[in-house]
Amino acid sequence: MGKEEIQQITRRTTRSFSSSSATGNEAVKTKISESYIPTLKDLVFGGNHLSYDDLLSSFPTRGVQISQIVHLLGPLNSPMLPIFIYGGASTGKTSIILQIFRHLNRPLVYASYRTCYSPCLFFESILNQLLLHKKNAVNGYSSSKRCEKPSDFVNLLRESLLSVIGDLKVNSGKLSSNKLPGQPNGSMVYLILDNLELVRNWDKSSTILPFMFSLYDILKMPEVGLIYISNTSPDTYYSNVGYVEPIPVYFPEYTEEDLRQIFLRNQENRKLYLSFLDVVLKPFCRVTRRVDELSTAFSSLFRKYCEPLNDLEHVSYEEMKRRLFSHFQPHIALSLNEIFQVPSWPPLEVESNKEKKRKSSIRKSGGCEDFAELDFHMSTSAKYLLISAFLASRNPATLDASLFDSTAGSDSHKRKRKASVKSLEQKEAAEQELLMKGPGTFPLERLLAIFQCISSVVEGPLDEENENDVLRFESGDSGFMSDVLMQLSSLCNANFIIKGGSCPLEGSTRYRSMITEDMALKVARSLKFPLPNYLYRR
Ligand SMILES: Nc1ncnc2c1ncn2[C@@H]1O[C@H](COP(=O)(O)OP(=O)(O)OP(=O)(O)O)[C@@H](O)[C@H]1O
Repeated sequence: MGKEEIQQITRRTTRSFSSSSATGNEAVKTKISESYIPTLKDLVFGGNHLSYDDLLSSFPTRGVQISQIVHLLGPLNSPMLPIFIYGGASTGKTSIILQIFRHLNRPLVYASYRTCYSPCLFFESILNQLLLHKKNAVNGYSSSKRCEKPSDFVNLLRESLLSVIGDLKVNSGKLSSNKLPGQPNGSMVYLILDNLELVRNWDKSSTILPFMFSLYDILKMPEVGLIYISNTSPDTYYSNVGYVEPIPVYFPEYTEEDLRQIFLRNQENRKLYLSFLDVVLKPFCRVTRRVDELSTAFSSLFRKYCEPLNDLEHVSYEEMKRRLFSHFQPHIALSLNEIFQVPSWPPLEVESNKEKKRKSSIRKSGGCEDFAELDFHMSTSAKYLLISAFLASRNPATLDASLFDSTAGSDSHKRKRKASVKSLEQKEAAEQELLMKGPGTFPLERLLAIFQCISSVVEGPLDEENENDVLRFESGDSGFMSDVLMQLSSLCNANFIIKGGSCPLEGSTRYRSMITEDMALKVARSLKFPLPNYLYRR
């Protein structure tokens, strides 16, 4: 199920609306949608009934999470504790919860902070759905209720929930005597609140999240089920403020094997698609494991992969694979560049209590636990760029020549000369000054020079991708340079590097690295790059 489909539910696109669209007559369409009166049926997902087996097979590798959630929701009409579903972007959280509701055919209200980006929009979206109110030209596209403050929202929410639950109870009574198709099951109503991690972007007063999490205690309505969805772990939200902590359900990031299963489902020619995945999955997984991004890239790449098929009818399977690959290979790098992305979400790992304690002590000591647990899915060159920026901010520019000479940092201990007391003092003073100033700024040229030097002194065998990058950089390949600039811009967007003002003398833009040493070391470790050898220390 795509995002559009999910959004359709939130918009409650009605059957009358969709049937009218077949006529192509806008006037008729508008009229019908305006005269449409929503009913309790609009509170369920709709569509054909989805069996449990079909639910499982629609989401390969998510059986554990599906059964956990179904178990937590409990049998029909049973009260539940709030649930907190979390995991990285595009790990299936939204689609799966909505399809579970399609399977159960229970009433739900879905609101996402991605589309409702202010408290007002969010509150009103929930109330509109509960009050079966549809915005249209007749009502001037206005909401059922105007609501900005949490206190107003609670009162209106309670009122509308009571009314809906009352109707659902009457409906359930009728249902048991006379089975009506499409009617919701049971008299519980579930509020699904998605993309909580986005609230912090606009809620500067930090009151909305605690308020959302205390809804269970405030409402005290056993007929209401609360389901929170977030990209970030529960650790990033609760701070012992006294509300019932929701039960966590973790959606781990997909492994390469998981993604193979996900992309293989629904494939007519599994053998052919498998040979395609054998070529693309590994390089793409290094850049992203987001199903949405991969599926966009794979759908066009697979068409390319299949192009020569007509001419290969009479060749052996192995020969066919070989020829398809050589035809297709040039397209992989292009497509990889298109989906380059830097994750900007904090840790998403199931943690033991010990781990939690460790993290809270890091937090107390002012450390940056987000970075400690960040998982990196960046291209190799982006990682080098990140390290280069870190070095440029950390080290004095005057030391670049000595640190990045032909022998590089790998044998820096050999280069140590006996320093005079005076030069030691000078170094100490320079370091003190550096610490006081925080990370320094640097021009683009310096970043690129460091990048070029460090990406050519990798320990151990270079992988093919990286080797090509370095060769292309050294030969001044302009396409590659634009890739590097694009990656720099992505790192800036993710706030790993920030653009400072331009230097009045040079007139060029200066940059500053914003990552901690821990994070830089982690990135370096993933590249087997000996970062400590390049750090300027006393
Ligand atoms: N296990 C899976 N099997 C099939 N499709 C999947 C699976 N996991 C994710 N998808 C697909 O990936 C796309 C993104 O999923 P979805 O929007 O549910 O992710 P999400 O975790 O809610 O992401 P976000 O945190 O960005 O909101 C959807 O089209 C979904 O159907």
